[in-house]
Amino acid sequence: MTGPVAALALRGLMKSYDRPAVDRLDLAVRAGEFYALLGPNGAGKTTTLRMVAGLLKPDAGSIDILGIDARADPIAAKQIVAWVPDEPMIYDKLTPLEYLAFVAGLWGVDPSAAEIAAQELLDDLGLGPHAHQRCESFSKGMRQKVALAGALVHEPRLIILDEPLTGLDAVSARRVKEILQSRVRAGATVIMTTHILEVAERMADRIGVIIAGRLVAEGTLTELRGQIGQGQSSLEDMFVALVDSEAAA
Ligand SMILES: Nc1ncnc2c1ncn2[C@@H]1O[C@H](COP(=O)(O)OP(=O)(O)OP(=O)(O)O)[C@@H](O)[C@H]1O
Repeated sequence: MTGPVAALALRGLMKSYDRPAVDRLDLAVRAGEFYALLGPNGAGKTTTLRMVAGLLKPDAGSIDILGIDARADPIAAKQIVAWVPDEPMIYDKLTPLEYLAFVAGLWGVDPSAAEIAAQELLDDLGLGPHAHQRCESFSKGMRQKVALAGALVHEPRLIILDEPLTGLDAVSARRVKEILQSRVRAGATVIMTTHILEVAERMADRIGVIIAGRLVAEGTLTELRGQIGQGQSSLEDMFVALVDSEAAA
């Protein structure tokens, strides 16, 4: 009997530079889940996600996105994935509304539906008053929010975000979290890297920890406590214990 299709299934994923950055990584994220990917600096999180987003060629392994073999059919895979990098690029000479219309056009979204979605996203992210200003004058956080809106305007089924909350003020961070949670409630899957462990603790259905390119722990907070913590251990306590034990090994 086959189970439900995973939103993301990685098997034996491998990428080396002078040494392995992602080392035969196996990872499965269920459809409809909010998954937080944690790991110390240089653990291989961004490298993994860049391969999933089709921006970096793996040395070996497979990537399945909602049943699509992303290495064999990258275009079909990209159509259902949104990727928000930690340092996004947007077009400075465009206004947020023009940028979102452009991106929605690339995805083949109907222009009038795209305009409604764009306005709603910009309002939700507090960018409504700036919708007609060119992005060139925007702060880093404002650019980040425009990029996030661009990634969400085509209603992707798998949303992958690399450190989306870094650099956002508290109100904006709250709004981004609410938008992501509402996407999950609507059936999308979210995979997010973060160094803010309280965010993972509060928002994620399951948490995966990568160290040196390999998944070393995974589960709900309760499951992780069963594996590595005890009683009411915080995620921070467990994370530090894991990193220390891997360093000692
Ligand atoms: N283009 C590159 N050339 C050489 N080495 C690289 C390159 N990109 C990443 N690496 C190396 O691969 C390893 C994993 O890096 P990666 O950016 O995936 O880590 P990360 O888990 O995202 O870290 P952080 O939390 O600091 O963002 C690191 O050792 C890094 O130096």
